[in-house]
Amino acid sequence: MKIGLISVGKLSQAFLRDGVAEYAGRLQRYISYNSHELKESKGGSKPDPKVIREQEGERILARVPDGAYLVVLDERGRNYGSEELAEFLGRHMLQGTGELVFAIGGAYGLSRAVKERANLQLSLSAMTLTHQMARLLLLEQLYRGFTILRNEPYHNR
Ligand SMILES: C[S@@+](CC[C@H](N)C(=O)[O-])C[C@H]1O[C@@H](n2cnc3c(N)ncnc32)[C@H](O)[C@@H]1O
Repeated sequence: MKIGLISVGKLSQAFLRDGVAEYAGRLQRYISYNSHELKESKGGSKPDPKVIREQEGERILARVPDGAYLVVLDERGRNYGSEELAEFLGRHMLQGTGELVFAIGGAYGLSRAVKERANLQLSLSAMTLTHQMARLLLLEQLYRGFTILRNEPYHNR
């Protein structure tokens, strides 16, 4: 199985860039992982959130391979505990999912079309995070998930 991450917007803050690089590196010890950063739409002097979501959504969907299992990150999505996320990852590996793709939206969130394509909407918290923070938290939880599956001490059960 491969894991992909599609995110809208740059990782502009150095402390988050360092954290994302750290956890992406850790994750790659367990699984093939790739990340695509997409340009955010600006929308001019009077940005229309719906138009921006739709433009960004088209770019996200163009990046999702056919047949991939798509998990979109959304504060209103399903809450998983870390062990549940580990089970989810384990299940997909066992059942032979080829590509598990995660998508993180931009400042105005994800379009309806992206949510409709999604196989799962996943929440990291009921609170709204910046897309950059969501990226770091997701990668840490994916890494944690693999350490749980391997019974390694990181999770300290
Ligand atoms: C600044 S947030 C967008 C907030 C937007 N107002 C909305 O309603 O979705 C940018 C992206 O970060 C991700 N995100 C932010 N908070 C999250 C959370 N608590 N759980 C999961 N994803 C989150 C989502 O993918 C979201 O599209």
